Amino acid sequence: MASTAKTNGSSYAAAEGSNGTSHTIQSHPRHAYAKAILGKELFGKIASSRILVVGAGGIGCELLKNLVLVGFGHVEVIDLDTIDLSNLNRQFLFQKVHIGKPKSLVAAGTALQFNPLIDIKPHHSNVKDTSQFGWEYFEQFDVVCNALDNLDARRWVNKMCIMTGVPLVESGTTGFLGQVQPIARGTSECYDCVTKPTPKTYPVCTIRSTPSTPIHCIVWAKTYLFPQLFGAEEESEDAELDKALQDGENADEVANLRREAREMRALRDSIFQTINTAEQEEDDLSKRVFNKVFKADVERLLSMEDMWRKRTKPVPLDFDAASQQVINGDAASQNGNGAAAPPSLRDQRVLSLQETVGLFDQSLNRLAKRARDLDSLKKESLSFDKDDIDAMDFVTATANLRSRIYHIAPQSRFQVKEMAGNIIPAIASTNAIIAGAQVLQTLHALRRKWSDARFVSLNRTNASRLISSTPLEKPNAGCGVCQDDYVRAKVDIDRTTLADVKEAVLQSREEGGLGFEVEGMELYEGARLLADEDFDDNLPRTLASLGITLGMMITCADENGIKANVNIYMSARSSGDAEKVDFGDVNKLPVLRAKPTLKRPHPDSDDSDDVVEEVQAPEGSSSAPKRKREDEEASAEQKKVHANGDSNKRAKVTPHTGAREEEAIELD
Ligand SMILES: Nc1ncnc2c1ncn2[C@@H]1O[C@H](COP(=O)(O)OP(=O)(O)OP(=O)(O)O)[C@@H](O)[C@H]1O
Ligand SMILES: [Zn+2]
Repeated sequence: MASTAKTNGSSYAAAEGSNGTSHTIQSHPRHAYAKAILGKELFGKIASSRILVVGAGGIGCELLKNLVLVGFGHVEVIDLDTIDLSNLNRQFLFQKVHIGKPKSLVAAGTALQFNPLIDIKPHHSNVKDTSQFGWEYFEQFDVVCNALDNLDARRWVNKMCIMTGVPLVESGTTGFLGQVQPIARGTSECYDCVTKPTPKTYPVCTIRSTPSTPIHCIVWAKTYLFPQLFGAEEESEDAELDKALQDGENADEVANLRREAREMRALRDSIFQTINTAEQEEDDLSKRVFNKVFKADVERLLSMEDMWRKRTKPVPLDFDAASQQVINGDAASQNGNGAAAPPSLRDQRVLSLQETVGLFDQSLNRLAKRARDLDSLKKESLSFDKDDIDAMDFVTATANLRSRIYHIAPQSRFQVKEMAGNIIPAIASTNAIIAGAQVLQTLHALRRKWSDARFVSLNRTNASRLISSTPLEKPNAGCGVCQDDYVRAKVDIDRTTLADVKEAVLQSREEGGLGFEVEGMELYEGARLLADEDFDDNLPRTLASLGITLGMMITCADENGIKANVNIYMSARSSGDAEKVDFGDVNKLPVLRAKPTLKRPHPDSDDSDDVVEEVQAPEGSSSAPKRKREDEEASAEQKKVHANGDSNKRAKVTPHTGAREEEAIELD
């Protein structure tokens, strides 16, 4: 390997062929076949192209390997994660010695060994970090390839690509299924044009009071008990219980759950108290938590007799009894079929009750210590992660204890991990096929040959046709991402005021403005209203004082729904610049569009609080639906961002960051 740059962001590059002679990608004999197959012109494009790969996991490793072997000259790869043992069965750029190291750096280093002629630059970071990966960063690429595993990051990259006009080749696999979707702004559907399936949810009372399957107990352990004991303080469940009441769930049960939650908060507080080791030994935290959660709470539920008329009653457990006694001959370790299992398959056998209590005791104390340490260092609190051994031990133990109480078959740690992590086994060959198809689509994207580009799907469960491909669909006129317009403005967030922005937006193109000529203009940051015709309190304030930083966007919406939304991306302006808001060469700004007549929720919106309304627009127009200003009169005050800096930003809705936590069974 000719270069061994090791720091984040530095290039791994080599200009020397493996035989020591100087070669370029174009001239090196190793690329003779690729050149012959692809043709001189396309191969030349490939060699000089700049490709961004987001994600260096299952698909990402395959993709990087393919890209460097084909001869893509400049590749950057972003991944926020480090290598885990469980990645090694399919992420072939990694070996055991790499465990714990950043995926991006190792992937880049290994890929370079396959082709030392290319230039490959790794970033061990989150792609959502706009200070590194903003508009200017994205626009330097010819094509972006996604190899991600979550909706949130996929939607983020989609938006960055739509904003900057850089083609995106999206990909995903789940078990034997996979797909590749080329995305070209204005020509094809974007990732957000089609609403993605929402994750499976369970009624609160099933999870909290009347579980009947292992998954109910696992969801309870992972999403309720774990965050209640170790999570961030604000993770309050009041809102969830309010919603359960609204959804018509049993009022007595909900009141009971509220009482339990108060007690749980007291327990949680005691975990976070700083205590010395001697006190810790005295304090029987495990027993206190156990007897509240598995005894007192269950006894209280039992007292609600109506609940158990048609259900088998749960049987409370007692810490001392469960940890010391062999209940019903339960001490024997068993695998799922009841036969003794070899000790090496620890994860695959169902633990006895005694063992489960032991696992509960150890994992609880380990997590309590970690939670306390994080708290004292003012660091982020614990959150469930299937690859965190303590968290998985805790969820396995508590889910199985609950299962025993409710006469549900306990599960092995392996099975719990599968369910808790929403894991559909990742299959190396599926990733390989999809990464191959992704490179082919990248070639079309590179040439901007959208008529040749295809949406590719792989379905290995259907034997008649494994791979099918269809021409790209047209953009959805109701999409709230690709039907908006995007412009970049250079501002000084500490000096530029909201009034400056408003003025520049309204100003004509001849005067250097955006020319967003509308009668009633609304300015938003995400779903937060910053100003409209009746509300101008924020106009004199600087962008910084309104909480707007570089990399964020201000959305200009037309109150009358004639024009499509325009999102203004905040970019840094040098201090010497005269303009307060500089749109650059206004002749290069997009022609602002009109709105569509469609009724469709903004994909970023939370159904409960971000509403859309039907808007009439001139024929042939297309744009995103307008965000409705709730009840204009009644909530006008609430919507305003007050001078003291408080904002009423509606919870969970941050359309321009795409930052909405979702839990779903997602594509790999
Ligand atoms: N916001 C993000 N920024 C950068 N990289 C991301 C982001 N979100 C996800 N990734 C990366 O995308 C990759 C997806 O790969 P993959 O689906 O194989 O997941 P994995 O974490 O390696 O495997 P598994 O989830 O099965 O353990 C991961 O390496 C992950 O770190
Ligand atoms: Zn779209």
